[in-house]
Amino acid sequence: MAGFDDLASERSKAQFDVEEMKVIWAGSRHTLEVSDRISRLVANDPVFRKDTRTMLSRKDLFKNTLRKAAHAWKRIIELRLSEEEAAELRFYVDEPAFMDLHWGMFIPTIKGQGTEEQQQKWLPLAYKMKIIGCYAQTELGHGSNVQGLETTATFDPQTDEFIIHSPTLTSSKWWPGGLGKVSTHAVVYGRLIIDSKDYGVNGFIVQLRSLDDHLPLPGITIGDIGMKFGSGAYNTMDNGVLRFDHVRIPRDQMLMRVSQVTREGKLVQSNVPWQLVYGTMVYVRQKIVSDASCALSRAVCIATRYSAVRRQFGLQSNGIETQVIDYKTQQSRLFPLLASAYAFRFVGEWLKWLYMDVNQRLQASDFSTLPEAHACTAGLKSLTTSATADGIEECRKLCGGHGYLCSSGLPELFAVYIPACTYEGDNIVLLLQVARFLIKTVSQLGSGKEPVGTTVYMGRVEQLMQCHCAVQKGFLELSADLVQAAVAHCQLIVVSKFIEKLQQDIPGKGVKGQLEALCNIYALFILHKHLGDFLSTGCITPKQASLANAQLRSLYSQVRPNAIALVDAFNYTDHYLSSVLGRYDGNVYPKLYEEAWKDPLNDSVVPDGYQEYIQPILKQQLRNARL
Ligand SMILES: CCCCCCCC/C=C\CCCCCCCC(=O)SCCNC(=O)CCNC(=O)[C@H](O)C(C)(C)COP(=O)(O)OP(=O)(O)OC[C@H]1O[C@@H](n2cnc3c(N)ncnc32)[C@H](O)[C@@H]1OP(=O)(O)O
Ligand SMILES: Cc1cc2nc3c(=O)[nH]c(=O)nc-3n(C[C@H](O)[C@H](O)[C@H](O)COP(=O)(O)OP(=O)(O)OC[C@H]3O[C@@H](n4cnc5c(N)ncnc54)[C@H](O)[C@@H]3O)c2cc1C
Repeated sequence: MAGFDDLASERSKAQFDVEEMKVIWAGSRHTLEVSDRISRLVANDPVFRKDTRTMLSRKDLFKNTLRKAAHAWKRIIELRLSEEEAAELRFYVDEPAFMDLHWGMFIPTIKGQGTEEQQQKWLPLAYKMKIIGCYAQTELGHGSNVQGLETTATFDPQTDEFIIHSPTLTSSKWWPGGLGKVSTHAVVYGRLIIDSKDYGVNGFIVQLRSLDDHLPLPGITIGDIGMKFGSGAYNTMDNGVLRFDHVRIPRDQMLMRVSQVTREGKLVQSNVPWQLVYGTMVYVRQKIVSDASCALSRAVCIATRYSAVRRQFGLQSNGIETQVIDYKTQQSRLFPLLASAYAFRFVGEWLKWLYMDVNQRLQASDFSTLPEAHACTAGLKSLTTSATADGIEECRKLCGGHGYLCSSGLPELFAVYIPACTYEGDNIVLLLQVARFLIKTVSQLGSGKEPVGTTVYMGRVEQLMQCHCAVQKGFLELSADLVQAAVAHCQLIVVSKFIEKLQQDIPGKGVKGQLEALCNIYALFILHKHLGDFLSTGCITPKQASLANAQLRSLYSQVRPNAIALVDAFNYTDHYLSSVLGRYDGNVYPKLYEEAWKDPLNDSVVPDGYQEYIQPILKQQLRNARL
């Protein structure tokens, strides 16, 4: 049978120690052990099946998500899973749900923006899931422009409360995940108004639904915002709409780590920068970068395995056709994506470190690295999600027609992934933030301030000073070019972090060699993609450009025999991949054939509607009627 033999023989060709590569990919032996154990636990539990997801109606789909979430929580309690294991379990359940926002945004917001007292009050409730929370920032009228939010939180000194209100239609909260049908509480972002004075946007903990019967509390209107792109996919999430009609909350439910409102209605600023109100976004952007490598590697794993099973044209002497992975065009599309998956993995690891570092500094009242952390998380979130969304679509094309079937796993992966280019900050808006940070850094060069961290190279580039003068004349006018500069800066970070990774001690036969090849592919592919810019700015000569392309071709040949092993190193279960094309055993055709018959359309041989709509055509009744 084609698939079985093909993948087995591919695996025997690998020139490196796959088990050691699994450790590198996972980050450590410990994380590999945890993710391996938990992914199998999920795969073997029938409640977590997801093969019918794309065929369910919205209501059934959503109820099934609730069932899975409840089961996941039950297993977490029964097995006494650690926080790390519980997060892995939710990850491998692989279904966007209210839990993501509760654990991923609501809790981190209280941790990051609540005072000690507020944390002591709310976190135990949230950790035990006695309350379920979401992150309600975006409104119908404003998402990117956070300072433009219209929801108001007006202090009432008589009662020591805030009055939360939605003054206009456009001030309706719109999009928050988990809000539509599940959350009992939300962190709501609104304008703090004291004595008619507007003090800008702050976060407030607001109870939305009764803990007894789940009905919205008085003054609160709440619902789901409707179907989203694709079948299955992100429709498991209850993105919601929320309106307030003068809803009162106690004063101590304003998150007060950044600024406090006293009983007398005085605003007191603490010593932390006001931007910490945006802190959750920095945290989640960092998470999204790590997640990008998961989504991209998943698509690449499917496309690579299938490319070794699929054969077209070119009869060889033994009468077998050529594996499509042997075509140079296929390699030149697939291998840069494989390299990108590894590159994003390592830059994600670094970003996690950077985030931890900035947090430790914040505890010690050192706020100096916050702008860089903001620029890095914003820029890398933008770069990696855009490349991953495009990469998943490319993987679908790399799988030909079968890639378009839901059973390939790729359509749903694409549909579920693409909003990452928008949520947690539109990718262009975020790149403009990076551009602003770069311009600011350049403007300080003249004053003798040494650039540090990811901008250290700027001190070595003389032309930047002139570039600064040009930009001073019109940031907005030049913004399309500045976005390109921001991308280039972020690409430099990705490449540098890959190179730094290679400087670490990397055990295992041949592992380092493979990573070097992938790193070179990533860097040269980026150079190839932006060849025009590199040539027009005189950074490289035409001769160097053609050498780079030749080198790239030779690297593809180097990776070719290792391609299957390099995707095996992701250690994904068939359950997680949920793709007939990406099966570990390569048994593609019989399973595709089998899968087709499971479609509800095949429940009956003659379809519903035959008598009403097909038979009249065939019997020419319709035509006669019209003539
Ligand atoms: C939850 C999951 C967790 C697990 C994850 C697992 C993996 C993921 C998988 C699946 C989960 C998916 C779940 C989906 C979740 C989606 C959730 C949401 O979408 S929540 C909404 C997000 N909303 C935005 O992101 C708005 C974007 N807009 C903004 O961030 C800002 O408003 C921005 C940056 C555009 C502001 O622009 P300005 O120009 O108006 O600036 P000004 O607000 O006045 O700020 C000025 C100063 O503050 C700095 N600044 C801005 N943002 C900062 C920040 N975040 N940190 C530090 N400084 C910041 C700036 O650099 C600037 O500094 P200087 O004055 O130049 O020194
Ligand atoms: C699936 C999903 C889940 C979400 N979950 C949540 C959630 O849990 N909580 C929450 O609060 N929000 C959530 N959001 C909202 C999300 O964060 C916003 O949609 C996002 O921040 C983008 O804002 P916007 O929709 O206002 O886009 P807009 O800003 O209206 O973008 C429209 C276009 O305008 C461009 N643009 C905007 N401003 C500028 C500018 N200054 N310069 C140049 N171009 C500009 C953009 O590039 C884009 O092309 C979610 C969104 C999605 C899709």
